[in-house]
Amino acid sequence: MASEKRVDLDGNPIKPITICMIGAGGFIGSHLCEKLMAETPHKVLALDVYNDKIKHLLEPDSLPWADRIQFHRLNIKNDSRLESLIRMADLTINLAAICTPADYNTRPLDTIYSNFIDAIPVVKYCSGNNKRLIHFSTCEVYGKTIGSFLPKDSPLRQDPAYFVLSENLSPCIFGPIEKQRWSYACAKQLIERLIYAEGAENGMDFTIVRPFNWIGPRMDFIPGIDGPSEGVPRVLACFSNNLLRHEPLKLVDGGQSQRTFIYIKDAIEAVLLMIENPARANGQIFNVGNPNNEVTVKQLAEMMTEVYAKVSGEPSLEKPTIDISSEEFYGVGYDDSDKRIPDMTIINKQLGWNPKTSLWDLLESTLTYQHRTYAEAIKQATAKPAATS
Ligand SMILES: NC(=O)c1ccc[n+]([C@@H]2O[C@H](COP(=O)([O-])OP(=O)(O)OC[C@H]3O[C@@H](n4cnc5c(N)ncnc54)[C@H](O)[C@@H]3O)[C@@H](O)[C@H]2O)c1
Ligand SMILES: O=C(O)[C@H]1O[C@H](OP(=O)(O)OP(=O)(O)OC[C@H]2O[C@@H](n3ccc(=O)[nH]c3=O)[C@H](O)[C@@H]2O)[C@H](O)[C@@H](O)[C@@H]1O
Repeated sequence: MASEKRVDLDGNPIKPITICMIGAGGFIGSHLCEKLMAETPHKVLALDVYNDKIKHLLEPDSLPWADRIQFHRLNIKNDSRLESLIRMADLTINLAAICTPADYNTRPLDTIYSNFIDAIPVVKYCSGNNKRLIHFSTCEVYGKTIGSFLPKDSPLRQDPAYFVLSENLSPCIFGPIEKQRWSYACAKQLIERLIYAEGAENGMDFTIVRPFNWIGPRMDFIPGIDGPSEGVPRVLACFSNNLLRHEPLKLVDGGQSQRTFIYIKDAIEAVLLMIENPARANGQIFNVGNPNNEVTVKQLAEMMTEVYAKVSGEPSLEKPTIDISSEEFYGVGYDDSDKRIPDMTIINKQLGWNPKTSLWDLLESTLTYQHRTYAEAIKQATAKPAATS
């Protein structure tokens, strides 16, 4: 555990604080709780409707950090304990959201309420009680790149000015309202603007995080195993599910969209720097991603197939991928971000942070985890009952 000698980036000793973490039971929250328990002296009030992904941190009582983490099962939509928990803490981190694209066009109301309306009290309680807020937004607020509107053969498409996404320069470009995919991005943009305005008009201390496709163990669920059979998680879990079940990976509209993927453990290092260096992080919006790990979704599928064959020892399918239209996969109203490269200038300057892990390495450790965690359960779930004579 952390010694008393931990110092911030300016050489000042770091004082232990209490953090109210909303959405602590999710993918990012579970990794952040793990890091805070293992490497710092901070206390966490962990709020969520679920705690399966942090159970290993809550039980048994003999864990070395048992007195530093407390789980509160609550829904922030309708629980009067929220304000007092925010008041008890020095810092609030809000991770709660509906954040799976399959929901944006099929459950747009829930998406907008979750990402905007439900976050408003959190912002108000922080502002009203002079508490610092780290709010999780998304790289989706950038929407599409300027370059995507240029003619296909335009040489400007190669110019980073037309595609690199920069916190203080890039516009937010969404599709039309009937493309309900953008309900999430638009709600996140509006809550960012509200937080920014609380900072500007009322002096609230805030940091906004824009994650760029953070991936790793415990992300989402495997349909039919620890989530609904018909559920559609984010791409890492979709492709993991296909690989575990020996099915071809489905490439939406041919898998031509591009993403930069970052290992969750690298990204968590950046969040810890924000937590422990408020003077450098307050008032900032930070891209957190890995610009070196860019692939098309098709390339991601090919790499995952190769890595999975290596870690599972099982040969890959002769035809490992299959194309599917976005309408068939996600339904009406889906649309997509074409390309996402984060500008890293601000986070680099303020926090001196850089991602470390290559795409191959992060997929190797993540798919090893997926195989160990799920392969047996999938085998049992898909085993046919023995034929009766
Ligand atoms: N994972 C990524 O790469 C990524 C990328 C961009 C943005 N984000 C943002 O980061 C945040 C966390 O993402 P994640 O990947 O950990 O998602 P997640 O779905 O795993 O975690 C969100 C958690 O919030 C909880 N929650 C939702 N609504 C709640 C409510 N009303 N009351 C209490 N708890 C509630 C959920 O139960 C869940 O455990 C989200 O705001 C998301 O939009 C994540
Ligand atoms: O992770 C992020 O930074 C943000 O982006 C994600 O959005 P997106 O990257 O589009 O979602 P994924 O499900 O990870 O899909 C990535 C790409 O893979 C494609 N895909 C997905 C699943 C699949 O089985 N096949 C497939 O081709 C999608 O169409 C999309 O082009 C989600 O909106 C959020 O979790 C988050 O805000």
